[in-house]
Amino acid sequence: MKRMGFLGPLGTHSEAAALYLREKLNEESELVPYSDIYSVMQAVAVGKLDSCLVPIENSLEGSVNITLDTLARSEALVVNRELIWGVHNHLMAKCSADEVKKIYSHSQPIAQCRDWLEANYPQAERIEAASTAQAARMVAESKAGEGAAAICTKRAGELYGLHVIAEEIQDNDTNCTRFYELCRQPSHVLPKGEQGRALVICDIDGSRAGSLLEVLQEFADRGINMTRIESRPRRTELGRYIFFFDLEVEGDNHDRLQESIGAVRKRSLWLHDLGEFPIMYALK
Ligand SMILES: O=C(O)C(=O)C[C@]1(C(=O)O)C=C[C@@H](O)C=C1
Repeated sequence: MKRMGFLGPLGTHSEAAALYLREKLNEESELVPYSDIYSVMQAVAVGKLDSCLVPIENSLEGSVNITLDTLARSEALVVNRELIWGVHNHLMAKCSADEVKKIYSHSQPIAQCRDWLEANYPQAERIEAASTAQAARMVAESKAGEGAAAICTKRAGELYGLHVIAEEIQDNDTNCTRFYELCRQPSHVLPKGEQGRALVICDIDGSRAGSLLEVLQEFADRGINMTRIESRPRRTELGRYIFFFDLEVEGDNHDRLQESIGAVRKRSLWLHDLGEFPIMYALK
């Protein structure tokens, strides 16, 4: 049976998204929890897992840096699918609403609920955990009188014996996170004409005026729509960056897209082509 990893423990947003994907694709895979995103991606890269589902970007808080940085350094990984997942955060605890003094969660949901927290619990200490389900576990294990609560999924609260203090506390109804299903070999080819996305990561010589413009021009000249550009430190010295380009796959642009990637490769010190992949939406 195929094995797909995700950021655990049970009850995370990542697990919910992985359960959805497994059901939607009607696949018989085993879902395997990992304690951090780096390890789950490495496990795929070295062949311990067939795939993993990891968050890449949230609509309110932006990039998940560990995913970007690990992708840039793992030549073995490609994107098999993208899943855009509606993220619903709830405040859950063992104590009552007026006893809450400490709020545990993953850094992303703490940021996704920033306005709500400021309006409702401005004095509460915010404590970061490795995931929302890990936060729920920590709250379950906290002592009575500590006033601990977690921002997490309903399932995490139920699994670890917490009750709901407030529902749907994200700062925006359209809160959603893009996940990548990563693997070593894509399980399918995006059929011609189907809409999707492509991802390339490259290192360009930024010391020369206009070098980024020249790269962007390769996409523009061939009518390739770039839907996102992101830079991350190259991790060698201050002021050196690598670039991530999300590119639209649509209609008949496959050949033009491949041509533009080839042209950008020539202008780059290195370029990783992470493939063309379909996008699935689950925005309930
Ligand atoms: O902590 C979790 O529940 C996760 O699955 C991680 C994570 C993230 O890293 O962004 C995934 C999706 C949501 O944006 C919130 C948290």
